[in-house]
This record gives sequence, C-alpha cells and structure tokens, in this order.
Amino acid sequence: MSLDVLKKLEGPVVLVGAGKMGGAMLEGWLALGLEPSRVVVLDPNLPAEAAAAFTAKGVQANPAYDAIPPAAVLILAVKPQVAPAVLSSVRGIAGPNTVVVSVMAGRTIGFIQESFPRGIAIVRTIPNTPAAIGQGVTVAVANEAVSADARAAASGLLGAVGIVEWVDDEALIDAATAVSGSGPAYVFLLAEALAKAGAAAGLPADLADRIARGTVSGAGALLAQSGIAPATLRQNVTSPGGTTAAALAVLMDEDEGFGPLLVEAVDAATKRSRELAG
Ligand SMILES: NC(=O)c1ccc[n+]([C@@H]2O[C@H](COP(=O)([O-])OP(=O)(O)OC[C@H]3O[C@@H](n4cnc5c(N)ncnc54)[C@H](OP(=O)(O)O)[C@@H]3O)[C@@H](O)[C@H]2O)c1
Ligand code: PRO
Repeated sequence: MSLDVLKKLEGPVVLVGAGKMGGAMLEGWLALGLEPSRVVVLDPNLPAEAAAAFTAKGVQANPAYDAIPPAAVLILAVKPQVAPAVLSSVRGIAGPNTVVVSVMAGRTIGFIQESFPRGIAIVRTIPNTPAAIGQGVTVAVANEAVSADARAAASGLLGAVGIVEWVDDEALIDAATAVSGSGPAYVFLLAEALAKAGAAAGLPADLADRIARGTVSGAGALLAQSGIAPATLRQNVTSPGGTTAAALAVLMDEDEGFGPLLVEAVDAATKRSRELAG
C-alpha cells in the first residue's frame, strides 16, 4: 500500500496519542516513507527521549496547538475514557477538509461528530498491535462525508501497517474489536498458557517458554504463508488415534472446549466495546 494518496490532501498528518497503538502505526507510516516533516505528534506526557527521537527524525512533537495548520488527517489514538476532554482540545486542528481517523475502541462516529463541525469526514477504525511490524488488521467504517480521496488517504495510512477491511455497518465494529482488536492478546495468552502447561507436564520452564513461543509464531507464519484453511492445517497435525487427537478431544469439547469459551470471551469484549461508547 502506498501513501502517495496523501499527496492529494493539504496539511499535516496529526497523531493525537502516541502510545502503544498510535506509536505502532506511526512507526509503520514512517517506514513506508511518510514525510516526517508532515507529521505532528501530540501527546502531553511524551517522555523526553521519545520527543527527542521524533524531533531527530523530523517529526514535530507537541508544537503549540495554534501553530498547527488544519490537518489533512487527524488521528485520534487516545484511550476512549479521556476522549471527551481530548477531542474538545484538538477540535481546532480540524479544517473543513480534514479526515478524522479514530482508532478508539467503543467511541462512535456520532460521539466524535459532536466535537467537530457538521459535515466533517470521519473514519472509525479498530486496528491491532501487529501493525508495529506491518502485519496489523484494521476494520474501518466511514461516515457519509468521507469522499473517495479521503477514503483512499485513510486506506493508504491504515493499509501501510497491514490489511484493511471496510464495513458499511458501524455496529459491526464492536464485534470486530472483540475479534481482531483484542485478538492478539488471546494469541499471546495461548503462548503463555501453553508454556505453563508444558512446565506442568515436566518441561524446564525456560524450555517450555521457548518451544511454546516458537510454536505459536511458527503456526501463525504457516497460516499466513500457506493460504491453507486453519481447519486443514489443524487436520494435518492430527494423526488418527495420535497425541493431537487426544488433546483436541479436550480442546474441542462442545460444552467446555476452546470454541464455547471463545464465544463467551468475544461476547464479553463486544459488550465492553458497546459500553465504551459512553
Ligand atoms: N493497544 C491496542 O491493542 C489497541 C488496539 C485497537 C485500538 N486501540 C485503541 O487505541 C487507543 C490507544 O490505546 P493504547 O493501547 O495505544 O493506549 P496508550 O498506550 O495509553 O496510548 C494513549 C496515549 O495517549 C496519550 N494521551 C493521554 N492524554 C492525551 C492528550 N490529552 N493528548 C494526546 N495524547 C494523550 C497517553 O499518554 P499517558 O500515558 O501519559 O496518559 C498515551 O501515550 C485506545 O482508544 C484504544 O481503544 C488500542
Ligand atoms: N485494546 C483495546 C482494549 O483493550 C481495544 C482493543 C485492544 O480496550
């Protein structure tokens, strides 16, 4: 994905909140060649080292708000809980042609719209942290004010750090948050739990950590590179009457296995996303 589409839009790319998610995306954009002098980072508690590193790259860190021209793209990457205060302080950075891109869980287009002039282009997204290595997944929805150029600019930015899936129905974003936004945590938990189970089965803890981590990352890479369906890859590991079949009889239990547990977990995350709408 190229960022050339941004050339059609005037003004800086302003990132509000350079934490784990915003920072990961910015890393990806700069790696793809986004002109650093076009980037403004606003994050009041940025450690001095991080601010110096941005400045060294040519990114403007925490300039005075009134020195920032109307943004081409204004990315909202602060926690949903602080959104009301933050949005009211950054509203002046948006001009009539600004595309507002939110990565905040829960916060709706309607909520964001309240802080900006009527008719502003808003893209609500839910990315995930593998964006830091260009392998993120972002699900996005646009309001009716988003033009073809604005959508292309948002697609360019979001696609720079992984795949982008656009949906038309904003209500789907809560469930997408529960699947792909939070999903990396479930996979990391699997690596943690597998290591603990290995140690409980008698492996030295450090060996269990290494082989569990290698197994989760290797299986993820095989899934990504082979293009083969996950069910087929699972069957390829499962010899009839063998060890995997014995484990899967536990994990695939219809009542207490991984499937129903994940349905419950995704449901809990979906509900929490709806609550965060405020
Ligand atoms: N992490 C994920 O996997 C993930 C995935 C999808 C979406 N998201 C969404 O991304 C957003 C950020 O999450 P995160 O995990 O990156 O949290 P985070 O690491 O806490 O990042 C938020 C950043 O915003 C800063 N901030 C606080 N007040 C601010 C202000 N007034 N102006 C500008 N910056 C301000 C925070 O600084 P302080 O730490 O000093 O408060 C922090 O550096 C959330 O809305 C979350 O729902 C996160
Ligand atoms: N991290 C954010 C949360 O836990 C949103 C998805 C991943 O709320």
